[in-house]
Amino acid sequence: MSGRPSALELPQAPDGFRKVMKALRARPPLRSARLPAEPPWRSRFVAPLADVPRVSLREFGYRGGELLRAEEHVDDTAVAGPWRLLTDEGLERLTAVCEQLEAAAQDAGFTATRRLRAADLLSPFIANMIRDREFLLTCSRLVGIPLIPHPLRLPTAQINYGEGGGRQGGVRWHRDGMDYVFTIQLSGYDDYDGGRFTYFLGRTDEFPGPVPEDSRFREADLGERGATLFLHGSRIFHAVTPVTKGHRVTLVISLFCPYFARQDSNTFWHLAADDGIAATVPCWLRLKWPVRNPAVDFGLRSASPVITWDDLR
Ligand SMILES: O=C(O)CCC(=O)C(=O)O
Ligand SMILES: [Fe+2]
Repeated sequence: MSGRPSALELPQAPDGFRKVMKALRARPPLRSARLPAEPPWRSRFVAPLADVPRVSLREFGYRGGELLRAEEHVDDTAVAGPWRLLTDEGLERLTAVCEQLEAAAQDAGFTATRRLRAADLLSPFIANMIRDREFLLTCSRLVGIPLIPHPLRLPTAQINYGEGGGRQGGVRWHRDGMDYVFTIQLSGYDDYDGGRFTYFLGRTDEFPGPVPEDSRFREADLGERGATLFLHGSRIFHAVTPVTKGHRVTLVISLFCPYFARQDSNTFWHLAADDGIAATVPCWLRLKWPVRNPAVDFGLRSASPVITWDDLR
């Protein structure tokens, strides 16, 4: 082994009762930081979708009966990418926006990063980007299912800031509460050392913990600024190795399939551990309250354009 910190040395994120204790202490995301002006978002910042490497949930060991289905559609994408979601111009603007937002970032317990939750509540650029029809269609077509911003809203756009020297900037082994997670790299390997995104190529119930013997650990190739990775976050254990030098910035966007709303993987306590109980209750109702037409009703609840199965054709 080299002297470089390995993801296998990272502990696992807290669970169960420790989450409830965290929920009692957690604070809601910031709403009112005064921030400098931003450039406007434009639909042309979405790059055309080309061929993107893809690994299926079956290759991770999930059985056909465990995959979500609607009519002829199957939710089978585990990992897709890396690919470029934004054009150079879009990436440059988004990077500038996220640099500015760092002033509002807060320490995060379970990750070792500083982070900004609900970045779209502070940034019109990010709010418009994640609700742009071109953006959502591109993400939806990549994964093969209709996707809109998550109706829980608070966890839908999060910026992670990792720094070398003192602050570790790594992320412990965890799986996300979210099912459809897109991570955009706003810095690259030229900007920092460490900070390697690592995942376990296997079922979550086979995750062996951070043990060095297992050959199923994989490092994602995210060295290029703008590289974007899709991960079925709730079904894949992943971690980020500590940043030892420089500055690492990622934007993590969590989308939602209105047709699979009843199978959403979030739990109340996972969310409350991040944002506190009071802020989580209205989010939870938006997710769990019954709907008649999933695409239309969740579109309204997420303040999103409506994306249907027909839009994927
Ligand atoms: O910063 C990253 O690359 C991803 C961090 C992560 O897994 C998370 O925020 O859930
Ligand atoms: Fe994650």
